[in-house]
Amino acid sequence: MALDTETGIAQYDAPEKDLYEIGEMPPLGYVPKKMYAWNIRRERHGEPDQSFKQEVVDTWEIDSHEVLVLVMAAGVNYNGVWAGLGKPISPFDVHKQDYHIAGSDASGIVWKVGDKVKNWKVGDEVVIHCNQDDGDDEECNGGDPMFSPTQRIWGYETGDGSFAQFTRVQAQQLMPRPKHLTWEESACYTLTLATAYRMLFGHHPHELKPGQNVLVWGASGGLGSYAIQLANTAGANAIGVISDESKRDFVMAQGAKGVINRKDFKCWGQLPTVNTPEYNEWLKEARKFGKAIWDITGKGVNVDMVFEHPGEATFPVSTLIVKKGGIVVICAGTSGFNCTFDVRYMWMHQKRLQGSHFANLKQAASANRLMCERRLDPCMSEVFPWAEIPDAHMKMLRNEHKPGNMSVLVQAPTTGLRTFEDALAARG
Ligand SMILES: C/C=C/C(=O)SCCNC(=O)CCNC(=O)[C@H](O)C(C)(C)COP(=O)(O)OP(=O)(O)OC[C@H]1O[C@@H](n2cnc3c(N)ncnc32)[C@H](O)[C@@H]1OP(=O)(O)O
Ligand SMILES: NC(=O)C1=CN([C@@H]2O[C@H](COP(=O)(O)OP(=O)(O)OC[C@H]3O[C@@H](n4cnc5c(N)ncnc54)[C@H](OP(=O)(O)O)[C@@H]3O)[C@@H](O)[C@H]2O)C=CC1
Repeated sequence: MALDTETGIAQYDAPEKDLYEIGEMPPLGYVPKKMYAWNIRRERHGEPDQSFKQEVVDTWEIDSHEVLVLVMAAGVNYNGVWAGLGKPISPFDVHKQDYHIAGSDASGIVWKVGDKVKNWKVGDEVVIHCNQDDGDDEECNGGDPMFSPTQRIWGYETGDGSFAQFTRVQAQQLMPRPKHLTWEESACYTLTLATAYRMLFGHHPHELKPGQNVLVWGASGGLGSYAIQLANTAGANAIGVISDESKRDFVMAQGAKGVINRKDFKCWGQLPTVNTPEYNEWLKEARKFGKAIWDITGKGVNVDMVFEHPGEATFPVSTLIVKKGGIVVICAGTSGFNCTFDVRYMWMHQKRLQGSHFANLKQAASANRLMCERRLDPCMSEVFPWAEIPDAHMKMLRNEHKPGNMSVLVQAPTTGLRTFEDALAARG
């Protein structure tokens, strides 16, 4: 075998078959005709325990710039919940495939490469970022690929995600896997970490700077747990928000300067009409929340940035309490999309509102390097077996999941394994 095709993986015995059981390993680089997948179908749209069903489907063919990856573990994200619900949009209206395989995070092994793929070879251990584009427009060539008309999220706006034995990705989606982490730890972080990275550092001139203060909603959640850690890498102060005291220690342990429990306040939901008694009541309560921030930052010190994703429930407060000239960066509307705010504070205090969506490769790769250099904790909360993929999503939908990011095992036969050889040995 030529040196440049050397996989570094010792030969092992495995039969060539058309379908393998979950955790059963085909010969390296051998692609079975069929694979197991958790499929969403249009007629099943609803909560994850209804919309996700295990089926056997054809294994993907790949194009010249694509890569087939054997999925060792997959990450659980909110977009799996949205895809299952079919809300606010159905993924079938985007990709037109008959079934949708969700899953926008994975760790795995390169199993087959298209003939134009130069940077990856069979046997490479990788993590996958979820941004795809066609690569040939002006935003992809001198602009920002996140503004490309062809920009799409793998496993949400494409139907070939990671809740299957094999997934099909563009070669540019692959990044080196942190070797110190297990398969499941490596699978849990890329989507939320890269999104948080762009939100905090991707919107010039409002990159979070040393000494600045940022308010982080959902600080124990997927996005929030990395936002707190990333703020620390920049020398900034993060103030985390939680809804349950059981999460306080976790958020402080990620490096927050302070933590506020949103259940202690009553200013959530859409803004009441300005200058009504209800508005005055809301303002009093919102200022009480603002003072709770001052208790952490110092009297009169408002935050430079708000890290927003709950949306409708928190947006009026976010836009009120951010400082003059500060920025609210928002990437979601988990609690609702009808965000309201008192525009007087926006213009008089010259605040900015910035939408943010996932990350380009440079941002995802920078975030991944921090993980590879052990400067971030993956904060994996729980690992589920393959059979419990719908249950993990149900927990997320109900906001009953533990702090951090969840993972599921796919081809990794058990937890705690750090290499392909470990996985082969664990087959027994
Ligand atoms: C990494 C992880 C990320 C996440 O988890 S994010 C959370 C999960 N994701 C979501 O929730 C996705 C949310 N996405 C959406 O809800 C929708 O995705 C949008 C609301 C963002 C956009 O939807 P719509 O309006 O249907 O798409 P249009 O492409 O903007 O427009 C469709 C039609 O409107 C026409 N149009 C667009 N701009 C104009 C204009 N300025 N004047 C007149 N017409 C316009 C187009 O041409 C087209 O029409 P024609 O369908 O007939 O071709
Ligand atoms: N555009 C993009 O690129 C991306 C968008 N997203 C979106 O961001 C959202 C959050 O994702 P993720 O962090 O992974 O999810 P998680 O569920 O892990 O964390 C979200 C946190 O938000 C808090 N929260 C929930 N409801 C409310 C509410 N009504 N008011 C205030 N806080 C609330 C909860 O914390 P607590 O109850 O303790 O306050 C929860 O832990 C999802 O909608 C997801 O689709 C995610 C990644 C990328």
